[in-house]
Amino acid sequence: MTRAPVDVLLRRLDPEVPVPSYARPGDAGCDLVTTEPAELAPGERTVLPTGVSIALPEGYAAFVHPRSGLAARCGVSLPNAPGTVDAGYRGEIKVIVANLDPRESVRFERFDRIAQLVVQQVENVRFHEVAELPGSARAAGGFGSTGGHAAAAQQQSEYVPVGADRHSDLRGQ
Ligand SMILES: O=c1ccn([C@H]2C[C@H](O)[C@@H](COP(=O)(O)OP(=O)(O)OP(=O)(O)O)O2)c(=O)[nH]1
Ligand SMILES: [Mg+2]
Repeated sequence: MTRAPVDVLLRRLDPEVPVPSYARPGDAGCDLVTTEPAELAPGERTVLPTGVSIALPEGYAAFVHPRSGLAARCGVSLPNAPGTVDAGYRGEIKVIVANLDPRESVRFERFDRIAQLVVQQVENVRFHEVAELPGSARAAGGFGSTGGHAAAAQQQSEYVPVGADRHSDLRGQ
């Protein structure tokens, strides 16, 4: 059963900008374009306008995610990924893009797709300060604690030394 879409008000700040839409049924993200052309040298970053602003319903947030094709082909990344668009934000959605390629510049033309927007329900919490937290199986383990060398290192101290095998967590050792 398909769920009814959530209605979100959108304002176009550029009369020619396309309204973001999902490329395929079931997609999580709809693409955002830049309304300004830009060229990024290797290692450079900039903030690009998308030409749209939205009013999300209360209890929702939108997240600006990278596009995997751009990352794989050109090394384009979003340093703050995923960028958070608060429900109360009425300004233009902007995308912080960085060119992580060490050698090649990357050029964006007007209306190139540079990121994707994922809208999600989010909880608001109330924090209750306590002196001790309830126990758990993981306790304070993190930062590679389930890997071999890192786990051993963590048992001895609270940090992983520089010399520890940095890939042991990838191999699940
Ligand atoms: O990729 C992004 C991230 C944020 N925003 C907008 C919407 C968001 O509601 C607002 C603030 O974002 P955030 O809280 O991440 O930035 P901040 O540095 O904490 O700024 P502020 O002090 O205004 O909250 O900026 C974007 O347009 N694109
Ligand atoms: Mg903030």
